[in-house]
Amino acid sequence: MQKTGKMQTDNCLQLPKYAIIVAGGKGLRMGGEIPKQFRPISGHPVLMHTLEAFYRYDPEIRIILVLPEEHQNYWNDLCLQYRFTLKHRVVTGGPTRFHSVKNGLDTLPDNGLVAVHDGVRPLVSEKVIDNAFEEAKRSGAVIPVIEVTDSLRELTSDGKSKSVPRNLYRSVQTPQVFKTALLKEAYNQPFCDCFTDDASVVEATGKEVKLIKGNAENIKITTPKDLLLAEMLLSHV
Ligand SMILES: Nc1ccn([C@@H]2O[C@H](COP(=O)(O)OP(=O)(O)OP(=O)(O)O)[C@@H](O)[C@H]2O)c(=O)n1
Ligand SMILES: C[C@](O)(CO)[C@H](O)COP(=O)(O)O
Repeated sequence: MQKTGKMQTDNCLQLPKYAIIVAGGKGLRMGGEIPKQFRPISGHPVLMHTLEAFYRYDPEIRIILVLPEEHQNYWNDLCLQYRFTLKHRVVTGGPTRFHSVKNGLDTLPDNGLVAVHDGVRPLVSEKVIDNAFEEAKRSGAVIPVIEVTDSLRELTSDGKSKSVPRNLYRSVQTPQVFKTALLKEAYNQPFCDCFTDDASVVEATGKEVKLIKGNAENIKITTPKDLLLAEMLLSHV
């Protein structure tokens, strides 16, 4: 079979591409019996939409899916039920997102590029995934961000608040893409509560992170209203 231009270029550079899809959380803010990553939207569980987005971008990408130990049989049953056959390797999650990413990273070789993506962001665009991998080849550490549309206020120590210039802030998304060796080194640090994403782990080692434009629909399904919004957005793509 003839390969596409992009796949040929990547193969020439011998940079294998991996995606760690983190879905090891409990979904406490969403509530309900089944964690949000397994809940159906637009006819399929959230996670299947997310994995499909990465395969649409590149059918040769290697996917590591991080899941809670207690839901791995449930996921296998869902795959049978929905005849979901996209290739992926399951790894067991940890107590926080940091530990789940680290468990995924521990299974990867040092060469190549790795995207870390929240399983509960099924609406990531192919263009953002592509831009993030391309930029990571150059700069080594890339995150997608979008402008803030609300006004912002900072809570001050005197119990009051003050307006801050929103043009100085960005809202951060995933996939966050890195040279694998760089990310593995960063994840060797001890855990800190201040690590809210992969960029904050990398920055703590003194490395710079490059920003690229994200896509506004790429919401993180966090609360019940996000499920409704994601369902609506998925029916329009
Ligand atoms: N121990 C954890 C915690 C979170 N995640 C994943 O990280 C992503 C972003 O986390 P969040 O939206 O906070 O998910 P939960 O931790 O499940 O939600 P909550 O904080 O409401 O319990 C999710 O795909 C989630 O499954 C993970 O892999 N392992
Ligand atoms: C990684 C992330 O989605 C970037 O916005 C976000 O930091 C995850 O936060 P959460 O508290 O784990 O949902």
